[in-house]
Amino acid sequence: MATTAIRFEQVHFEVDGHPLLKEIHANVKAGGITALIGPSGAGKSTLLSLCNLLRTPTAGHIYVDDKEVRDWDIQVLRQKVGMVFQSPTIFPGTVEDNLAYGLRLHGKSLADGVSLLRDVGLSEDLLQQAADELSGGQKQRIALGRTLAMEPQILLLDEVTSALDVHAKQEVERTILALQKKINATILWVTHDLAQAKRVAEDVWFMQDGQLVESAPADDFFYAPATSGAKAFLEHMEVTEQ
Ligand SMILES: Nc1ncnc2c1ncn2[C@@H]1O[C@H](COP(=O)(O)OP(=O)(O)OP(=O)(O)O)[C@@H](O)[C@H]1O
Repeated sequence: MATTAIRFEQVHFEVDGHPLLKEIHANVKAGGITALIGPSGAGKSTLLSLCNLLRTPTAGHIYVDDKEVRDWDIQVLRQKVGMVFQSPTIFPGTVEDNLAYGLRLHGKSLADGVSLLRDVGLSEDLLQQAADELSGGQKQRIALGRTLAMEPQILLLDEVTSALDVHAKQEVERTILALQKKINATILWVTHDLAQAKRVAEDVWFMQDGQLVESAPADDFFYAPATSGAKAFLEHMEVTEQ
C-alpha cells in the first residue's frame, strides 16, 4: 500500500446549495490512526461518508490507494474501506449470521467465525447466540467483527464508543488498537472524546464549519494547537469535560 491511504483534493460537498464541506485538501497516512475532531456539525461524519461513496463529492477528488473513489467498483471499494457507526447495526439471527452478513452480500461465506470473535474480544460461545440479546458493547464488537470479516485496509470509525459505558468503551478501544497493530489498517476515527483521541491517534485533524482547519501530529496539536479555532475548541472541551 502507498504511504498515503486516502488523498482529498479540494473536496467540496453540498446539499441543496448548502456547503457542508469546503475545500478539503489533505492526506490520511497509511497504517496509522488519525483522529477527526471538532464541534458538532463540523462535517466529520460527512467527510467519512464520502470515502466509501455513501455520498459523492460535489467537486474535487478523493483517492483511495491512488485511485479516484468514483473509479472504484463500489463493492470492491466498500470491502476495502470499512465503516463502523455509533449505533451498531444488528440484523435478526445469530452472532454468526451477523458476522457473515457483509461477506454473503459479496457471495462469500464466513471461514472462521471463532477466530473473528476472538479478534474482537468475544467468547466463541456466543457464535450461535441471538445477536439482539447481547449488550451494547458486545453488539458494537459484532459490528466491528462484521466489518473486519471483509478484511478492509481502511477503517472509518464514527463515534464507535460514544454510546458505550466507560468499561465497554475501554474494551472496544483496546480491541481496535490491538487489531490495528495486527492488520496494520489505516483508521480515520471520529471522536468527541479528546482523552480517547490522545490515547489512540498519531495525527489529529480538526474540523470546523465544513473546513479542515488544522492537521498535525497528535502531540503537537494537543500541546500547542496552531489555530485560534482549535485553541478555543480545546479550551471549551476542557471546561465541559471537567
Ligand atoms: N442530508 C443532509 N442534508 C442537509 N444537511 C445535512 C445533511 N447531512 C448533514 N447535514 C448537516 O451537515 C452538517 C455536518 O454534519 P455532520 O454530521 O457531518 O457533522 P459532524 O461534525 O459529524 O457532527 P457530530 O459531531 O454532531 O456528529 C451539519 O450541520 C448537519 O446538519
